[in-house]
Amino acid sequence: MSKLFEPTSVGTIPVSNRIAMAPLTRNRSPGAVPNDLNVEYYRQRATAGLIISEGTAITHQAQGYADVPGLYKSEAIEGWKRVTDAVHSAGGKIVTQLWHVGRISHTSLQPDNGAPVAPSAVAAKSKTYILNPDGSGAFVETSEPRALETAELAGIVEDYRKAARAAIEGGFDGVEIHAANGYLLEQFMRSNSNQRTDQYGGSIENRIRLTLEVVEAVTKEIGADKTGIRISPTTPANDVSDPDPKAVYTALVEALAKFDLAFVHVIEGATGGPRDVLPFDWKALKSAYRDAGGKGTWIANNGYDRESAIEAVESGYADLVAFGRPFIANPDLVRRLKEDAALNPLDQATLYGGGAEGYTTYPALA
Ligand SMILES: C=C(C(=O)O)c1ccccc1
Repeated sequence: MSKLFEPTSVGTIPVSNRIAMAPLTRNRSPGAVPNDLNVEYYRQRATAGLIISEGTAITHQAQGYADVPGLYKSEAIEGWKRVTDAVHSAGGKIVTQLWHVGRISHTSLQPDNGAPVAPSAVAAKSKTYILNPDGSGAFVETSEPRALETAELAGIVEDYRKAARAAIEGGFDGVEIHAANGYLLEQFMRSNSNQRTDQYGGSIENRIRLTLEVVEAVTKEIGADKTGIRISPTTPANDVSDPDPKAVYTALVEALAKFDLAFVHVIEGATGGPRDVLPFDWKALKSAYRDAGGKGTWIANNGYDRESAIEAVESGYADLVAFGRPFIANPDLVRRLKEDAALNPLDQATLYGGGAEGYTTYPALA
């Protein structure tokens, strides 16, 4: 049996195999509170070595899409407790992804219908998912953001710390800091979205500063052994770009190395898209992390299939491989990969919003 199916540990989290379920936004938690349908969805997928939950808003300001869950209401923590209990009872392990969308939001989703916040008042050429008055969902242009004042940033870091504490109270085995896909932390790291002139803008050291302050606060609050991070060096998602991703992300992983993180989760290429969107040496990035003393589990993601996942793990490059969309359509993906069984086709129409259809209705193997 391939090493892909052997147990290991991610930080201090023991996992039964090297297959992670990538975070997947599904827009099925009205009021930002996890519900019974969410409990069933995650329970069905508990055979993943590690479930990384969908992005979970750390505050109301951090919310960028309709009906995504949060960690900022007590009823949400109660809802997550039912999710994590169900996953643990089924033998699984689950961490949650701490998410602040920054400018990828809409005034209708923001406190007091205000402008979304960002490193700079630079609008993203992107869309987000909101609810129409009749309750139907719609993808609309993201709203023009306002630049965060320097004095506000300590409060944002505190929001991540509080959310990490809430995640542990909600029964999660740990957290993944969302520093990928063109959301707040990546907006600070990329030079096309960050045009600040304070200590959080300009140099690479300044642009990765907020991410490192969040990592520091979260690891101090819940322990580095329960803390991971997701990064996406070459993704064009949500209109982020940078002329030198190698320099930015080498500096980032070398700085992350000193935190003894549980894991580093890397989206290789365009999120859910072509791996070769930009030339990038993924093995060199991991080597830079390890050479700087980084011991965290290396989770590789984006476009892997059974064969390439086995190769990535057996070659020693990846410690785990994360699958996204295959887990949507295949609650028993691990078994199907083990048995090299056919995968269910994905229904694009039910990815975002709605109810059980295309969420908990995908069949497992008999
Ligand atoms: C949290 C997301 C990400 O990380 O890309 C997301 C959000 C909306 C739709 C798909 C994905």
